[in-house]
Amino acid sequence: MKILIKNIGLMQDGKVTEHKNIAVEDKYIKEFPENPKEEEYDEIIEGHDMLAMPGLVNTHTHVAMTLFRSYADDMALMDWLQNKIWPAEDHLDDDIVYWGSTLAFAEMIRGGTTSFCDMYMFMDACARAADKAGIRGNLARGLAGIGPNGQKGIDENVELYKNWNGAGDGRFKVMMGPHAPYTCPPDYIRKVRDVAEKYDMPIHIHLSETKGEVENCEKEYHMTPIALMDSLGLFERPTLAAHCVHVTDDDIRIMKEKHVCAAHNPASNLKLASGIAPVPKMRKAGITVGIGTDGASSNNKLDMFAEMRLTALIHKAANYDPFAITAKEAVDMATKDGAKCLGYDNLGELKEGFLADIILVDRTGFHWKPRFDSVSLAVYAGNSMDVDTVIINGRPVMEHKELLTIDTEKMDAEVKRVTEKLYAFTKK
Ligand SMILES: N[C@@H](CCSC[C@H]1O[C@@H](n2cnc3c(=O)[nH]cnc32)[C@H](O)[C@@H]1O)C(=O)O
Ligand SMILES: [Zn+2]
Repeated sequence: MKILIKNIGLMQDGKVTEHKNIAVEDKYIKEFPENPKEEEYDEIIEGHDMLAMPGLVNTHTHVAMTLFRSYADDMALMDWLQNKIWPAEDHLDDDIVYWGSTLAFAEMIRGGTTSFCDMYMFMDACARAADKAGIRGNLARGLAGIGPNGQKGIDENVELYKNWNGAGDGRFKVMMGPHAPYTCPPDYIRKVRDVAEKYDMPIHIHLSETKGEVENCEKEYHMTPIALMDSLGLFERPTLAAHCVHVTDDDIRIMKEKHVCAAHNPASNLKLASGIAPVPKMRKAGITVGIGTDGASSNNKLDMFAEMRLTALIHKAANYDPFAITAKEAVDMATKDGAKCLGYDNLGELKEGFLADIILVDRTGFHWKPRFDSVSLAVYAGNSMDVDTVIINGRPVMEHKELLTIDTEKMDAEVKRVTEKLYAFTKK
């Protein structure tokens, strides 16, 4: 399929050039033609007053947790997990996760997110929902070595790999998802590492999220969570570490040396009172840092515009430095750096030959005036509801704010049904 996006503001390298054209062919950005012949295209999209940005990459999610949105708020991480979320997650099934995931994809695509990176359970259902929605994603089975399901989780992660890695016309990659050091003892991490190596899978893990996690780890193993994972050889695999809020200078050195990428989740870290990650320091050290929302129960949105804005704001105040994270850097983190976290070297920028994940942002709202700098406007003034059209892998999945791949009326009814099923246990 050949698509021409006409007369658009084109965001490249932190700058916007007006009145450009983008030619998409199959799943790639083909060129930026000066005088395109319209008859050569299957579809023409008029870009007047819109801004073309790379699709946003959400580097840390638990998509089906949309169904826990507003169920357990204003709690600290361990209390929230142990007393509210884990007991409720025992009641999930394939059907519930399918519709919870679909709800997440509707919200994500509506808000300009074109890629996600998930760690959860019933991942085949998540993958099927993602395939239907047309979104790009990295999938991992969340693994816990404490409790009875350690080996079962690993087997399911391998199954997921066999069934979905490279599927969906290349939209899906499968990672292994050891949940965290406090749920995965050293022997289990070694086992996960060996299986990941056998199948050449990257790793997605939560690391150094709270002070308590680091303190307990140091008490038990005399090492920080990052040093512990390094000593177990986990970082011999390409690793994406979510949070990294409480990291030492030594941790940062290890991460840089072992090419560990970080997923920064500012809203989740603020809401669970975990702290503020030293993102400017990690970036200065040369670590690739993407941005994520985490699950919708600790955010409670899946809104990468909100997350970009927070990233650009909180580090300025935390460091008394207005340059700590600039608007351009926030966009880079949410696009090309995020794409690197997901293992892509041809995604996250509007460049010839790159994968065609493109969002068109409507700039007619009051909050887009006056228009000195569209990059600044996108980060500080823009919002997810400004997104008008979304193309993923060269295929339109939303046009003029209408989702093309998800029947939202059916979804609403199914979400209502599975929510009742999920929460039946609270009425017993
Ligand atoms: N323990 C599960 C697998 C874990 S899936 C990923 C888990 O991460 C949990 N989770 C979500 N957000 C966070 C976070 O910020 N930190 C730690 N865990 C989280 C989520 O609720 C889910 O239980 C099993 O039965 O095998
Ligand atoms: Zn998480």
